[in-house]
Amino acid sequence: MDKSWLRLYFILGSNNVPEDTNVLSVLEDALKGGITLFQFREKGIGARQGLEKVELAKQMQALCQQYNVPFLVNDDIDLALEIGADGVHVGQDDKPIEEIRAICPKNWIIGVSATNTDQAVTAKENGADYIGVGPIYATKTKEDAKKPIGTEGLQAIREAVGNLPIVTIGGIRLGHVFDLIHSGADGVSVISSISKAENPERMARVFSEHLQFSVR
Ligand SMILES: Cc1ncc(COP(=O)(O)OP(=O)(O)O)c(N)n1
Ligand SMILES: Cc1ncsc1CCOP(=O)(O)O
Ligand SMILES: [Mg+2]
Repeated sequence: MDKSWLRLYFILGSNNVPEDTNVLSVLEDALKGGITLFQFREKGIGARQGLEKVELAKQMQALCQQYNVPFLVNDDIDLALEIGADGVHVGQDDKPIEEIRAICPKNWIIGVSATNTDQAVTAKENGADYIGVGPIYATKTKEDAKKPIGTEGLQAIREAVGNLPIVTIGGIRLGHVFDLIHSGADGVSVISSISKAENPERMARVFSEHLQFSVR
């Protein structure tokens, strides 16, 4: 995969936006602001299910296609196959990568979560296109998030996996970007920093600018 897609990776579901805010307009704002990859993550309290989930996924996919941004699905391989997504992101408790490769299109992007060096090395050996490393910092967005690993944890994982593409996740704010890139990240993935920003488009644009000035 093209590593530069990981630079500003936005993740969103319908329960990640403030009340009375349209989730599709938040995604469109983020696309206008310059996000480079998108993950549809519809889970947790109040998440849409069944046909409503499929419908939302299709609407988000159409927006991403309009802006030429690859569209990945979190966890739900069947949904990703059904709508022709560009790939999936799976965690340690989700479907194993070998089983996904056996049934998915050849060019699918498959990302795997890693919280420690063992998980990261195993994901690399199993053919992950990238790893999502974190949580780096504390987050309120994911209830069952593991303990934050900090930039030290990230550095150890970078050393263990060589040049495997790494995107960081968990509690990431603008002020963290420089440290993360200099600790080995190829990019940052964020939910609330953009989805709950007063102006998601401007926030995405400023993240993008910070990333440009943080080249390793
Ligand atoms: C880019 C990225 N990295 C990590 C995760 C977390 O995946 P997982 O551990 O499976 O947890 P859920 O997101 O499924 O709750 C991610 N989604 N994206
Ligand atoms: C999905 C996920 N996986 C590890 S932390 C996290 C939540 C990230 O959300 P935020 O960017 O709002 O901290
Ligand atoms: Mg998962």
